[in-house]
Amino acid sequence: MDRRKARNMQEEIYVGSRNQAKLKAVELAIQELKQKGVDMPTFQVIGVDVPSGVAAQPYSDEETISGALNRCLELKKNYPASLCIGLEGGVQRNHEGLFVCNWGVLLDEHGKKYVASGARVKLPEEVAEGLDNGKELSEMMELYSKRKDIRSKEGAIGILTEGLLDRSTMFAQVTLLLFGQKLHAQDGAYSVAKM
Ligand SMILES: O=P(O)(O)OP(=O)(O)OP(=O)(O)OC[C@H]1O[C@@H](n2cnc3c(O)ncnc32)[C@H](O)[C@@H]1O
Ligand SMILES: [Mg+2]
Repeated sequence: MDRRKARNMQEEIYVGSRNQAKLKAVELAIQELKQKGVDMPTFQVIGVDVPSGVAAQPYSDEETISGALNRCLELKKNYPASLCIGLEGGVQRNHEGLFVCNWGVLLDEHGKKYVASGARVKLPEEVAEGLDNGKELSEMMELYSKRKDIRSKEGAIGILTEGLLDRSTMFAQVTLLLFGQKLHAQDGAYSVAKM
């Protein structure tokens, strides 16, 4: 691709979800890339419902990564020449307790794979107990916060940080990590004007 012409092009970027927090995240990341002077096409973000192929509530980093990757692979079946992003939320236990974890996978136009994770925060004991008893994080967080549909809004991370870092901002950071690695790989697709 002629680098000088990248910004004049229009391309689709497919996201394997119709969750508004995830779609907003990709939009936010694209805005930030533009602000940082990355010469790239004007992207239209398109959300498509695809199966994650893992449990509704992934319970480890591995399972959460697989969910993000499976979403991408499903998208690639229909849009092989486009950028495809899968974002997946889950939980992972460590010696401090049960933490919310989030992973993203980008399969680019050449099929090259990039993987990144998001910020983590410890879940309150009562929420962790519910998950251990088979409940979903979104369900437990709604009970905990007495708010509705937080998975499409601020997310668990937003509730637990009083909105200082919400689900869209966290997934936008994940998306920046994905694009940043693509830039670092210097595959010639985009260039950074100033840094
Ligand atoms: O429509 P999709 O894309 O599936 O969006 P989702 O909100 O269900 O999100 P995930 O499938 O990626 O997350 C897997 C599960 O983890 C939970 N989850 C993960 N992160 C969350 C968050 O920040 N807030 C609330 N629930 C979260 C939620 O219960 C999901 O069923
Ligand atoms: Mg889901």
